[in-house]
Amino acid sequence: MTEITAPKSPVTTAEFADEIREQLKYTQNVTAEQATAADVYVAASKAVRNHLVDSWFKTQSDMVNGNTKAVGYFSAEFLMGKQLENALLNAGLTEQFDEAVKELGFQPKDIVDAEYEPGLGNGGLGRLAACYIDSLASLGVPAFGYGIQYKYGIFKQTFDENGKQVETPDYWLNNEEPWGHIDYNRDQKVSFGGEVVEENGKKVWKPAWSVRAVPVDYMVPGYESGRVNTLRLWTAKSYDEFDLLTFNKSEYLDAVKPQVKAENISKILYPEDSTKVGKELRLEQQYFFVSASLHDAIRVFYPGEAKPDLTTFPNKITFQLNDTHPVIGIPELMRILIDEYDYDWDTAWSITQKTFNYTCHTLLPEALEVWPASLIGELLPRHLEIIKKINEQFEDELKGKGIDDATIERMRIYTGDSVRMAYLATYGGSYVNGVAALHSQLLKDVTLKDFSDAYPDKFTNVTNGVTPRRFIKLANPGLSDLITEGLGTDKWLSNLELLEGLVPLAQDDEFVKKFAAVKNANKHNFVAFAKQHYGIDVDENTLFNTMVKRLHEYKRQSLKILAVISKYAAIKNGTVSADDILPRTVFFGAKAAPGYYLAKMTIELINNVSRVVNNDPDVKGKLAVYMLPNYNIEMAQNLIPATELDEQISQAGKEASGTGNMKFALNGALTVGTLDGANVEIRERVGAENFFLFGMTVEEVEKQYADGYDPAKYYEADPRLKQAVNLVADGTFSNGDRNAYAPLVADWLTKDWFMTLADFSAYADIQGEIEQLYRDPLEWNRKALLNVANSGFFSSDRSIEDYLERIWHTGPLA
Ligand SMILES: [N-]=[N+]=N[C@]1([C@H](N)O)O[C@H](CO)[C@@H](O)[C@H](O)[C@H]1O
Repeated sequence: MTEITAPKSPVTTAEFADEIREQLKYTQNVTAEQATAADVYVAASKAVRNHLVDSWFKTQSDMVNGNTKAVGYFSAEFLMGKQLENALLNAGLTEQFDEAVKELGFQPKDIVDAEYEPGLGNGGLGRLAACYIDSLASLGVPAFGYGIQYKYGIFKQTFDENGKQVETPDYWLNNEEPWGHIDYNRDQKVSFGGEVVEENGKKVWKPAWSVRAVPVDYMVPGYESGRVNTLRLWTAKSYDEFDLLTFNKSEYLDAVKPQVKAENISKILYPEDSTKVGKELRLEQQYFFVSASLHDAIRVFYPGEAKPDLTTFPNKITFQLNDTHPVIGIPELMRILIDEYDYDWDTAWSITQKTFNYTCHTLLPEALEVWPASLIGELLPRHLEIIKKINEQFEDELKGKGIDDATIERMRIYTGDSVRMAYLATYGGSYVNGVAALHSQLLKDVTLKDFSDAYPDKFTNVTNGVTPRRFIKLANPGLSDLITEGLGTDKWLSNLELLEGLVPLAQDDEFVKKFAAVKNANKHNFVAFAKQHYGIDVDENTLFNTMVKRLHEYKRQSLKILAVISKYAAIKNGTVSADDILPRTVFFGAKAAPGYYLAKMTIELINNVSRVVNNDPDVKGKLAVYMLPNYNIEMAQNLIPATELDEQISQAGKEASGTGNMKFALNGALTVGTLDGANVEIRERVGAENFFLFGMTVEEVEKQYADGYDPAKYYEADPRLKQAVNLVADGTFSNGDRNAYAPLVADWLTKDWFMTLADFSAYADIQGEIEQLYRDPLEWNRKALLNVANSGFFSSDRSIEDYLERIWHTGPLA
């Protein structure tokens, strides 16, 4: 007898259908007969929300009135994905919804598809924040997600006729957005600029201008916990948005200048991933949401108190800084405590250090934010003063520890002309963690070595995770049902390590065949999805091989496309016999930051290789390549369950963790990858025999750098590589234009900083091993099932439990 513990609301289908009709009537003002799918989507969303309000209120009051320390997750990005299906699952209303909308004359899929996916993030960091607030609510831990409601999220990506990326604004708020509740009565004032003056011996900041931070609240329902947390995203508004006097002088544009200046702050998400943005508006965004959120937290936890005892603040809530983007929060809390609540420096510092913790998400020096002191001084003059004083205190502390001047010089937070935010976060908080075991070790051994030597107890690791609710249950219902059948319970959805119970079933050929059938059904579904969304005809009788992630040189999409070109050439000139060709379809999905020249050229190359290969009758049915436009959460939820082979081929020591790798393993794809980021832990847990490993280790990479890396040597050494690079250079993929990719080829042969050429031979060699196994579907699927069975560790619930134990020292509400 299979145990089903999934939440199921007592509401009947008929009652839920009536609730939708009521919403259609009173909020959409249409009859059920007139209603469109978009109307029913909004009505159903509001009906679900209404079922969550009581738990939301209860969670808030238990949080404020109880003794359970809450968690505040500060993040400039929350890549939430579509909300309706997730809310239905956690509210236990999925079946009622499916039946109710059919009763209203619609297909559930059409209503779900009517939702516009919010894209308030760039990639892994933003999606991790979304998975983490889902797990916090599902574990019953009181928490706030704090961020920005950008009017425009990550750009929409299309390709022009030459395969170049074209970016267009993301108008996600153009239609009614039923999930966010805008709360004008709980706004906060955020100020900028001006000067600092002495008044009665006290420092007083006289800002030059202010904006109104208005919260837009999103419910974050937990799975099975009965708890509903809050995601509070701030939108910027102007206090005096319209200058009537100027308007009356027919200076219409000037009349709205104040409004534009203010609203600009939450206008758009900066589209850079793993690269710092040095723009003033970016710093304004960071200070805007952090200042509003800290004042909001004091309002929430000390309701109505004019002079609250803020020495208890760190017991009320602990804040996680999601990368360096919210680190200005450290001098901001100091300013609030000293200037607004008259605490002395030492008390303020003690409170601040206990309140914050910092997660570093990168190893790339260019991604660590360093703000010009002049910019902070101009925009936030009081904060620069406080940062200088924090740095003085810090240097004194280091001297007290007997640390030498040269080291202190290297560790300076304030260097005279710049402020190093990662150093401020490390000194200003209680804990620092990396996002995978290898990453956290490299932080201690390299990136933050001086700090780890001085403050070893601050450094810890919390390996990333993903929520199984969205990335297995919603994305892969076929696999979910099979897992529940195999385990005899659906409890794995809130305790993912129960997947280990599938290990014995990997030796049961019948069960493995059922697993294979699920994968084939998902491939069939994706063929239909691809036809509907991209107009392409994918051959489902091929190996589905996927590489989806942001376009960045360290992730090495270049290695993948060179291997594809090599394969194409081998088929074309008969180097590989027809029988030896294993039909493969390669799917790419990747957005490049608009200003990232070589990344955009790589996208153009991939699109043109796709054009040539897919229109070449000599390779039809043997090799196909697609760059699917506008990679987003929806595409991930459809492509990951259909994928058989996932690419995690970054240069060792560059990908902090990766989280796509976890989603693919949990959905029964095998991984070809390097010993980088969380790949290391995935391989350890699924078994080396169930993972295709290739390439240099971190140590071998470091040796290459030390010895002086010459990419041309590898170009000359491997004829497969030489041929592939030459085909890129000779115009084969650019209608004969030999200059089209010249900058890319030149970079490969003269610089190749992330050593694509050095790892090419190993990568090309392992393809044979992959194809040999794929010719034995039972063995392939047995290994794929063992990936699922042994990947329960990569649940974001486990990550949150690690944060609770190692960093936050709190837990679920009673
Ligand atoms: N920024 N940032 N960092 C990243 C990703 N690009 O968003 O954070 C992700 C979440 O921690 C990591 O998985 C990934 O390796 C890392 O590069």
